[in-house]
Amino acid sequence: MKTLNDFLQMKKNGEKIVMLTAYDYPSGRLAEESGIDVVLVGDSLGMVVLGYDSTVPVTMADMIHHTRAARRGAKNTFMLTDMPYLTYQISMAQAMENAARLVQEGGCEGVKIEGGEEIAPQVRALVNAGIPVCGHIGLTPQSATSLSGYKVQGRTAEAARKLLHDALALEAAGAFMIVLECIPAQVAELISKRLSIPTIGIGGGAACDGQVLVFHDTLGLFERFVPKFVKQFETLGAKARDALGAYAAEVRAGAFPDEAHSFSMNEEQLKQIYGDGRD
Ligand SMILES: Nc1nc(=O)c2c([nH]1)NC[C@@H]1CN(c3ccc(C(=O)N[C@@H](CCC(=O)O)C(=O)O)cc3)CN21
Ligand SMILES: CC(C)C(=O)C(=O)O
Ligand SMILES: [Mg+2]
Repeated sequence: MKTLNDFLQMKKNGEKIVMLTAYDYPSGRLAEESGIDVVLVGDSLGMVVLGYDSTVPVTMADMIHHTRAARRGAKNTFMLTDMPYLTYQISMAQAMENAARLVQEGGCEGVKIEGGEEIAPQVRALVNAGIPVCGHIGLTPQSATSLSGYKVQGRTAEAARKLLHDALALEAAGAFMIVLECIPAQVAELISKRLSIPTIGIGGGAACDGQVLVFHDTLGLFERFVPKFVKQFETLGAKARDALGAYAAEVRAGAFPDEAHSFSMNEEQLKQIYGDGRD
């Protein structure tokens, strides 16, 4: 398992950090077997696994449940879990209690929280308590309503300066990594150069110190919408539909199950059931 020091060192060496979301045993296992550096149990699970229209309905219970499942599949990969909507803003005590539950009951190494300077006190408190914290700025889906939707952020000089200011505040508060979501590549590059801690882009261009994508997006398993920053490395949704269609057709045609997928008993035993006459 990689350590916080490894991530710092990777940035210094120009070695990219690969993060992928995972939400359960099979996705956690596939991520670990593929050599992913960091597994993120993202609150995107609300949309790609639970079918909600946003990440707002996701609860602490959901995040703990899915972190435990992903952990069983990825025992040796550094794991971060998203703190869900409004579970860290209300008070320092609330942030501490909830982060502790994710680490202790979920079994992750650290937590990710959305926001800039305004949540720096929470970041500092968690880090002081020994919980590694990853920041997340730019498009912060938990506040999509306030941002008027899932839109690119930091396109004006003023907004870009604010992003840099927030990133520096999170670094100063002790964050070990920051996700930059949906911001111009030039802004992500500037931020990445000004920070000592690694930046992880999702719609942040190639100059970030690492990248993150949603598991279901990389494999083409989420088909409701495809953001511009997503590259589908496979089209498993289409392949799954074909396979399940073939299953249904074979059952209906009586072609499945065949002998190779059935069990039998010997003639001797069979006679004792039917007696003489078999109909
Ligand atoms: N499947 C999935 N992938 C994600 O990356 C993701 C989720 N779900 N759910 C939680 C958030 C929501 N995210 C999103 C969702 C939509 C866009 C999107 O459609 N963006 C427009 C940008 C429009 C603009 O301002 O120009 C796009 O065309 O990419 C972006 C991020 C990222 N996260
Ligand atoms: C897209 C990543 C960064 C995330 O926050 C999530 O999966 O919830
Ligand atoms: Mg998230």
